[in-house]
Amino acid sequence: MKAAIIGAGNMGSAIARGMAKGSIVPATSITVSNPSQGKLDRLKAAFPALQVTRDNRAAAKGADMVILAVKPWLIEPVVKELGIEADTLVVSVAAGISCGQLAGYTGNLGQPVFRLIPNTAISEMQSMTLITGNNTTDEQRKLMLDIFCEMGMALWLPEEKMAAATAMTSCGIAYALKYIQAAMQAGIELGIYPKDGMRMVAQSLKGAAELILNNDTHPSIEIDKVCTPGGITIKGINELEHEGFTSTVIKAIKASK
Ligand SMILES: NC(=O)C1=CN([C@@H]2O[C@H](COP(=O)(O)OP(=O)(O)OC[C@H]3O[C@@H](n4cnc5c(N)ncnc54)[C@H](O)[C@@H]3O)[C@@H](O)[C@H]2O)C=CC1
Ligand SMILES: O=C(O)[C@@H]1CCC=N1
Repeated sequence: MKAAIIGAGNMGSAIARGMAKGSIVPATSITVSNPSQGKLDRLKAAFPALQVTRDNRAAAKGADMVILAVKPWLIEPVVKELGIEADTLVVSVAAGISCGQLAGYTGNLGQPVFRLIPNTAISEMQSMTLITGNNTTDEQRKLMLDIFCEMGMALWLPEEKMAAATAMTSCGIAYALKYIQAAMQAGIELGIYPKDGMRMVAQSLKGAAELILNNDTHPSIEIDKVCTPGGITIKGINELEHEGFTSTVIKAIKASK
């Protein structure tokens, strides 16, 4: 299995890093392409077995899977430039570009196309990756799920759910990071050094996620366990509600859709 990643920005580099750490596509069989050399050099320094090039067509030549990780408005010109063969798996991570648009850009009737939305934690093998596709076989879908499950969790979704789920997961990781940043600011005011606070809050968030994922429990049950009646946590929880925390998160996710 040979893979090409076109675009070595935030997402393309994160996928390259995650994939190179994985076992399904060997790092020597992954070629990353980008117009400028600096990002490629940084990738190559971290993962010497990766192949890098500034030539998109050279990257895609002979690849079984071409992952398009350029800005949404560059997907069409890049696909057209590549002249992708009819049996190559075309995988776009561009938010808002539909499977129908992708298939149209390739010009090949019946081209297998996947639309994929990871989040930046894919570099750490901890992505929540959403996958949908058109003209794909069971075998191809299994391959995609195997590759991306190795880099975290991957879920097949009907295409009409992609935008909402993207807001919750791929944009959502930024909201979680924003919480870490905000809690750090509070900690600084209370005398906790930023670096210490960052690790404390990040581990607390990781713990919250593990509680949910490992036990299939519900946040309200876990919150209830923390809130001692008359204790200190409920004071903070109620303050969050007075200030519109729940409503703000709902509005943010709807705004990102
Ligand atoms: N950043 C994120 O968290 C996520 C991004 N995405 C999608 O990933 C795509 C890329 O986004 P980012 O990585 O954030 O952007 P970015 O700007 O960091 O990366 C894009 C890369 O493409 C390169 N590029 C520009 N023209 C090119 C061309 N003609 N051929 C090859 N490479 C070219 C740029 O030099 C840059 O390195 C977008 O379509 C976005 O919707 C999807 C999920 C999450
Ligand atoms: O903000 C964006 O448009 C990209 C797509 C999903 C996450 N980041």
